[in-house]
Amino acid sequence: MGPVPNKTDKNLTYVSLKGVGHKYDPHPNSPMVVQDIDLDIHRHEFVAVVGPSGCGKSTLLRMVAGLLVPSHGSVSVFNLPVTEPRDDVGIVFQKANLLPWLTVRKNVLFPLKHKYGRYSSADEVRANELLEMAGLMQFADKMPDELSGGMQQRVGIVRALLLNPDILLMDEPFSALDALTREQIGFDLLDIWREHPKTVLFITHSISEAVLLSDRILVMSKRPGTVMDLIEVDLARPRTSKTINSPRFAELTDIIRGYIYEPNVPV
Ligand SMILES: Nc1ncnc2c1ncn2[C@@H]1O[C@H](COP(=O)(O)OP(=O)(O)OP(=O)(O)O)[C@@H](O)[C@H]1O
Repeated sequence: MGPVPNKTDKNLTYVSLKGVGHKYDPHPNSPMVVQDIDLDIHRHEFVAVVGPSGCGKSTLLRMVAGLLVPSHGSVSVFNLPVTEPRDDVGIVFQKANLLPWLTVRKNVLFPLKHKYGRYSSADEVRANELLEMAGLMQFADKMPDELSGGMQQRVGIVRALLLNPDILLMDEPFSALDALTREQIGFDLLDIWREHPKTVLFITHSISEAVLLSDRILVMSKRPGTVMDLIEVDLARPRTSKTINSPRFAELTDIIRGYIYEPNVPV
């Protein structure tokens, strides 16, 4: 078993947002979507973002990804301003968007082929290792439509991991899945993360998913999304189904629910 990556190195800031704000409409009177966001994410840290629908979670992620330029403040990755998507930052979206005419293995290898025109036998070995770890090896030669939604989403995660990004941005990656599959794939993600430590920014609608997975949780207010709190998740790792039944898990989810559903009541 690899290193346990909850020992984040607070001296190494991989992602930094300073006074970040954004509005899509540049008109001076148009409302801000997100505002005054300050956040440092450290090496191998798993940070989740929760908040009401429309508060700007995806907007935040897109700015870190280099897909959107903030109208205020600065976003940097490895101390460099983000100006465009970077190879060392992987993204997993809500839908895996697999290519239906390629097998699972070829889908996973596709970004390498697309980028470099080819992939090596070492890449194939690594693809197989990751597929094995994600419980997908027996489906490697199947076509995507032969897989369940949960499996397809796992393929999307493996595809992102094959590029070996230092930072993984995940935008509601499990939201299309049923509750049981979602919980299982969350545990699978934690296993993969333990074996291949990454710095993760994870957007979710699910408070319990955020608590189960992350080291810290950024709780956003309703639009314009600001930081309501940054909560330290002091639950031991590895997290298991016992974690979900622990009193502290319930306390943390209650604190966050309080922020989101009764934002004016002090918790
Ligand atoms: N490309 C765009 N152009 C204009 N407005 C946009 C654009 N993308 C998002 N918005 C608006 O910005 C606000 C924040 O959207 P965003 O998707 O970031 O929120 P979210 O918190 O991720 O929402 P949800 O939880 O529902 O997925 C919303 O009001 C949305 O309508």
